[in-house]
Amino acid sequence: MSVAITADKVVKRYGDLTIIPQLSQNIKNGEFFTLLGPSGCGKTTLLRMIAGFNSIEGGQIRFNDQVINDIPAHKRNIGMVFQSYAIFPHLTVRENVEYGLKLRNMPKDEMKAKVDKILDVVQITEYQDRLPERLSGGQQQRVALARAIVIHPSVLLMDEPLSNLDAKLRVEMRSAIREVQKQVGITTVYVTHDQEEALAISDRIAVMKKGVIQQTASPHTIYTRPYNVFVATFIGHSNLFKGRIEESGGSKAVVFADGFVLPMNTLSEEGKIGDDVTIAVRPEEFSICGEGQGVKCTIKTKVFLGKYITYGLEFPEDMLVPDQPAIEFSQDLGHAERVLEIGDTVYLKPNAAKINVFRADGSKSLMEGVVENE
Ligand SMILES: Nc1ncnc2c1ncn2[C@@H]1O[C@H](COP(=O)(O)OP(=O)(O)OP(=O)(O)O)[C@@H](O)[C@H]1O
Repeated sequence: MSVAITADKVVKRYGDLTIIPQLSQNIKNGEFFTLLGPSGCGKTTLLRMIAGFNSIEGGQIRFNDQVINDIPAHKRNIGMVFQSYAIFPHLTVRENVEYGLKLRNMPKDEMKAKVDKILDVVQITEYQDRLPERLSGGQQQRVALARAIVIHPSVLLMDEPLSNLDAKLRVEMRSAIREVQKQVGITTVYVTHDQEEALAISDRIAVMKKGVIQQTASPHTIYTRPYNVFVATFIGHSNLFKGRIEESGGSKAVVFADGFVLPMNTLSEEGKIGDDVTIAVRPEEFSICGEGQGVKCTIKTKVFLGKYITYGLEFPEDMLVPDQPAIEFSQDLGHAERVLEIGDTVYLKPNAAKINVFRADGSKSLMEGVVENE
């Protein structure tokens, strides 16, 4: 039976090195939960602690109400899928999937029924008598998935399972994984550094940096209401501007450095008039406007991406938060009235309803209702 997972003030150290200082997170029963973050941030380490392959130096991990810190990996009833398929090359697809059930001495009839069902769920029935060497990468990963879930684990743990596949197959397989997970209804913890994959597949995402969870929320919230500037820039692109909260017409507004004002009625109590802030604008949230209605900038680069064109912009330097990649504006070709050229001067206006405002140091959102862990 599937379980809820609780990490309660969990600590991971290797000798003097602290990898996870103190991490608390709940994962709901049946949820598809993704750990996302840059290389080395501790995603795999946390997953391996849940699996029982890594020791825990402080705090507790619980499955429902049971503390599992000292329960060995093989007694945690976990299914795992890794980047390498880890299937037996000398066994057929069917024998690979049967393997875990044979170890449990399951009666033949029951085993046949279970394997038939799982092969069907992951759509590899027609390959059941083949050896793995005659399967594509995606098919091999389906075998690994079938083998992991046929034992009815309490938790399914997946560590970058798609990173060996080519781009098109990755997209196909992530839908397949999501479908299977929904059908089986098993609590799943998924590790990836691919933000698009995380957005596409998850119920909730935890964005990690240096062993610390920066925000836990639905993919939509993570993208539209990031908790801090790290999340805003790690998930998709965000352009960062210096700004200040001011009063305009009796309510709060944010002002770009050159005096351009955006009315804002969605700032939290914490944002006070006069405060310096950081403003984040997604490339797709600018629109072209008339002179004096937006910020004047020059098109420096242009990249055609099919549905979108992405331009690199030159803005007045004093408006920008330092040390950020190029300022971008992307135009949806389905809606663009006019395509711009390198050297053009345009006036751009951010969509006030879609921008995000942070403390000046970027550490916390000043938007109403944005929480660290939802
Ligand atoms: N056995 C170990 N001894 C010492 N340090 C380790 C050990 N295993 C991992 N680390 C360190 O712990 C940190 C987190 O590693 P981890 O593999 O969890 O990162 P990750 O977020 O999964 O990264 P990636 O996406 O590159 O796999 C890294 O700095 C790594 O060097």
